[in-house]
Order: sequence, then structure tokens, then C-alpha cells
Amino acid sequence: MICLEQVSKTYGKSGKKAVDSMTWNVEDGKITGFIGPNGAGKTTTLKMITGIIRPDEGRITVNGHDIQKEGLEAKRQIGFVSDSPDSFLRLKGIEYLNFMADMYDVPTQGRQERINEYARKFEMEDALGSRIQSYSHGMRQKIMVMGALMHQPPVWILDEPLTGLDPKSAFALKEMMKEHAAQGKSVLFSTHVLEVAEKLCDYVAIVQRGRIVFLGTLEELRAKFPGEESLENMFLELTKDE
Ligand SMILES: Nc1ncnc2c1ncn2[C@@H]1O[C@H](COP(=O)(O)OP(=O)(O)OP(=O)(O)O)[C@@H](O)[C@H]1O
Repeated sequence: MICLEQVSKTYGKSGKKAVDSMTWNVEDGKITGFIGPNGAGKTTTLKMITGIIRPDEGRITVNGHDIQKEGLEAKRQIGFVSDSPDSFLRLKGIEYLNFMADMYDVPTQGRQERINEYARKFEMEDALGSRIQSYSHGMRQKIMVMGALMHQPPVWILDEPLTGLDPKSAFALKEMMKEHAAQGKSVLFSTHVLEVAEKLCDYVAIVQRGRIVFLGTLEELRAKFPGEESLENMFLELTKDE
């Protein structure tokens, strides 16, 4: 479980809060979709949960570990895929996966089996021997997902994970997310694609100008808008500028 208590973040001296007093629990055993308009604060929130940036105020715990005070333990719980998969470009895919496995003390025994399994699921077997810089965007996305999952983290945090994936790989990742949640673990992912959120999520958190404006199941969201069928219209209503 991920717990945020009164978390805020302001960049620079603008005074405008990118994330504003956010209090929120991401439950185990569920897929939680994090949706909101451009600039609403999704990436900032995910980067604070993963310890990449520090909140100005508030507290974040991941499976009971405070990301500020017990960073290593908290980070061990997390597999994070960022929205920009353009890193480690000079490494070959296989080197990157072994690097990630080394970073997280994944035993060599069983490592190759895991690599083979993910490579098969994402049809990356033939690409692992090539440098990441030669990969397409979707392939880079896939190798980042594989790397993030090498240590079998209980908490998955994925920033726009389906962008650029071909239908087969998107299907494979969605199935993996469902299996992970079904094992009682957490999946939190951000998306702009409301159809994906509708089909995949148990819970949605809708963020607008750094604040959570709705948190609950899709049924609860529908109950708020009786007679409205379209998630898009509900989303637009919740996030419209006053
Ligand atoms: N490094 C930064 N420096 C200054 N301002 C930033 C920085 N990163 C984000 N912001 C600002 O913080 C706010 C929230 O941005 P964030 O990237 O978290 O939104 P988002 O919901 O992920 O947006 P998108 O859907 O477009 O990816 C925006 O106003 C953005 O301009």
C-alpha cells in the first residue's frame, strides 16, 4: 500500500503548487488509475512516491516504509517505469536487465529464466543483444518495464506505460498488471486514455491542479453522475476550470 499524507510540492519560486495537500491511499490488490489533464500533477506525484523528488510538505510511505527516512527499503518495494524511456541508451538490452538485477541484488539463479519470460511476453528476444539506442520508442518502453520488474517488486508504479506499445505488448502488460493485482499487490499507473482506465482499473484517482477531485471505483464515479454513461464527460465535468 502507498500512503500519502498532506503531500505538497511547488517548483521554483512560482508559488504555484504542482501538488497541493494530497492525502490518498493506493490499496493493495487493486489496479489504480491516476488520471488528469496535462500539467495536473501526475508525474510530480509519481516522482515523489518513488523518491526521485522530495515533497516540500507531507509524508509518503510505501508498504510502511517512509520514502524520505527509509529510502532504500521503500525503493525496494517499488518497480517504477517513467514516462520517458530514453535512458541507458548505450547499454545493450541484456546489459541493462542484468544491471537492474544487480542493483536490486536479484540472485543470478533464476535471473535468466525471468529475463526469458519477459522477453517472450514482450517479443524482445531478438532485441536483447542490441543497444537500447537502436530501439524504437515502444521497444525502449518495454525494456524499461522489464528492468523495473526484474526484482519482482510488490508495488508497480507506471507513468503512461502503454504509450507507444503495439497491441500485443499492451495486452501482455495489461494482463501482467491484472495478475499482479490479483496476487494482492499494488499497481498504480497514470494514463490519458480514458478507455484504458475504464477497462483496466478497479479504482481511479482524478487529479486537477494538484488536488484529488475524485477517488473511488468507477461505479462510485457513475453514481455521482446519474444518467451519464461516458467516462469522458464525467472526467471533463470534474476537471473543468471554474
Ligand atoms: N521540473 C519542473 N520545473 C518547473 N515546473 C515543473 C517541473 N515539472 C513539472 N512542473 C510543473 O508542475 C505542474 C505539474 O506537472 P506534471 O508534469 O506533474 O503534470 P502531469 O499531470 O504529469 O502532466 P502531463 O499529463 O502533461 O504529463 C505543471 O504546471 C508543470 O508545468
